[in-house]
Amino acid sequence: MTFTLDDLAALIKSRRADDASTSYTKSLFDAGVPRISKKFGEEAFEAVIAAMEGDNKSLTSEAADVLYHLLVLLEARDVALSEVLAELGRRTAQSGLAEKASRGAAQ
Ligand SMILES: N=c1c2ncn([C@@H]3O[C@H](COP(=O)(O)OP(=O)(O)OP(=O)(O)O)[C@@H](O)[C@H]3O)c2ncn1[C@@H]1O[C@H](COP(=O)(O)O)[C@@H](O)[C@H]1O
Repeated sequence: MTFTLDDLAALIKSRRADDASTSYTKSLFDAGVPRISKKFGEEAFEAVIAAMEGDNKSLTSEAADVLYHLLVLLEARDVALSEVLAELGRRTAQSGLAEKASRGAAQ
């Protein structure tokens, strides 16, 4: 079975309502948006370093940290992953229309 971003977003959402003191995710929610934003920025920077060094193993690990912290940030701000995917879908539809229009103009 494949683990998806939807699965991770649901797990993160459930941790938000959880009182389990051992949850790292819950500790991020308790610390608040500025702390989560800072962690997200740090992880993104670490991913950039790994990419610049050509270290794909490290980039894979840092990319996982980036996605996890982004999903925590979205949840903390009450932005659903589906809203982000819908925005990406709109952009794809728009660029598809623009491509069709330019192909039509060239004919
Ligand atoms: N995907 C992740 C994930 N990726 C990274 N991390 C944590 O993010 C932190 C990364 O920060 P650092 O490397 O800077 O480590 P650190 O020095 O301990 O962190 P800070 O003290 O600076 O905050 C580590 O503590 C990692 O364990 C994650 N923690 C949790 N998850 C997922 O969230 C689920 C719930 O986790 P808990 O909330 O801990 O139960 C897990 O089952 C996973 O699926």
